[in-house]
Amino acid sequence: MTSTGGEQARKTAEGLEYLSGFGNEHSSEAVPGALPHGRNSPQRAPLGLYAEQLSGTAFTEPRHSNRRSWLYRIRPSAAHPAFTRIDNGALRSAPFPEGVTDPNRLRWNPLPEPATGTDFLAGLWTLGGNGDAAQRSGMAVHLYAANASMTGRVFSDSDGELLIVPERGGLLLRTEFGLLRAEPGHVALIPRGVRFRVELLDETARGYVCENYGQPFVLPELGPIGANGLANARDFLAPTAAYEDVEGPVEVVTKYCGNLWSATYGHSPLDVVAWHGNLVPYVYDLRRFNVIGSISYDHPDPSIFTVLTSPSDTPGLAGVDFVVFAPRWLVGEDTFRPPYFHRNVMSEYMGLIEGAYDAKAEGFLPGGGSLHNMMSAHGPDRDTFEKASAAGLKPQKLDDGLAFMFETRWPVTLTPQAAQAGHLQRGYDGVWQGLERHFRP
Ligand SMILES: O=C(O)Cc1cc(O)ccc1O
Ligand SMILES: [Fe+2]
Repeated sequence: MTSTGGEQARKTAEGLEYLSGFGNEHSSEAVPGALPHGRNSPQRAPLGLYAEQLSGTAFTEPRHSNRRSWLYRIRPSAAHPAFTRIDNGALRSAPFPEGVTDPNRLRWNPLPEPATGTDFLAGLWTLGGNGDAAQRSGMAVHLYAANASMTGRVFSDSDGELLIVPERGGLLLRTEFGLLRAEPGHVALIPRGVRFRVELLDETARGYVCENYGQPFVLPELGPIGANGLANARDFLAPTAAYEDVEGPVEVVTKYCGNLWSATYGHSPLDVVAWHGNLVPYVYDLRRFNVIGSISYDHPDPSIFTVLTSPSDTPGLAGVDFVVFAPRWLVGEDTFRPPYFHRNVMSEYMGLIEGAYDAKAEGFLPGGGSLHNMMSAHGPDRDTFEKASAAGLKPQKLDDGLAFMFETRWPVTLTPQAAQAGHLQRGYDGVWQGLERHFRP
């Protein structure tokens, strides 16, 4: 296997080989000689392969944001039978005609255990979202709970890229570009339209998915931070080419403008022998995040914790940001150190990968989530407020939790299943009860 990327291909302890670098022009071939040289589309592609381009941005988008890859495969993707509609299960898409856009602060416990034999695709459950999948704007928040590997079928999402955030159980993602391994604490990204199969590395798997209908995620600008910091580009790992040469029925399910469609191919579409380009799936270990914070006073806005951002047409305004609250030191002097009380024009969905979150003493559980929609007043719960207002301000290491946020430009409309869920916590408002007046003029 030969591959080139921003750095030498890296082999992991599990034997997977990765290419490092965010947005790089990578190339990889599973069989030597499978990649054409000097051109993308020779008269006859090497080794009898078919050449095919996958475009993630319009042909004409600026170079810095243009994303496409060339795939060299056993059969062209075009050779497939008709798709027909199948049941959407618990998967929903924006806009949500039956949805509820709720001004209340809301919090959910983890998803209930799924029925035996539930794979990643069947285990997807939509909480809500915004925008419009067919307009390529907005996002959806999904959770998943699975206890079986996908067998005999692959999935692709034509509606957006999928940022997968495992909370419990490792995932092996077999994609058209090769294999990725995502454990709790990692995130994996599958670009729009890329076919993949999810195999479980443990008995069960649970986590979160941000489906980004909008512009592909990029690294945020660093501004005065300088040339390094936050998520470093070299820590984003793309797969090396690996293909399945499988003849026989394989179900290909695609999510298309909000609905699931299925076609049974006579071969595996994970048949890409070589590829090159800058539109690739990738994994990133959140523990590699270089956390920047205040070393004087005050609690900075959480935008300093942005891992990835999906820009909108308005500079500085994200369709959705993916933000991580990673272990870090708190040293602020004369400072209320946990997240402050606030109301935000952006809408905040938060999840917890492990441990606890510093604004919530209790009730925000790994695998659970909270939604603080546009302008809803939130912040530290009563216990957190009282403790942090009285705490000695020695340097303090926050190292018992990994939380994240999908912060999005529009309110998140809930699906009826989320608004009525048995695992929706009743009485979440109570965490802010008893914040008594202390005003003494
Ligand atoms: O609401 C939250 O917990 C997320 C959040 C964290 C923070 O450090 C500052 C603002 C904010 O919205
Ligand atoms: Fe907030």
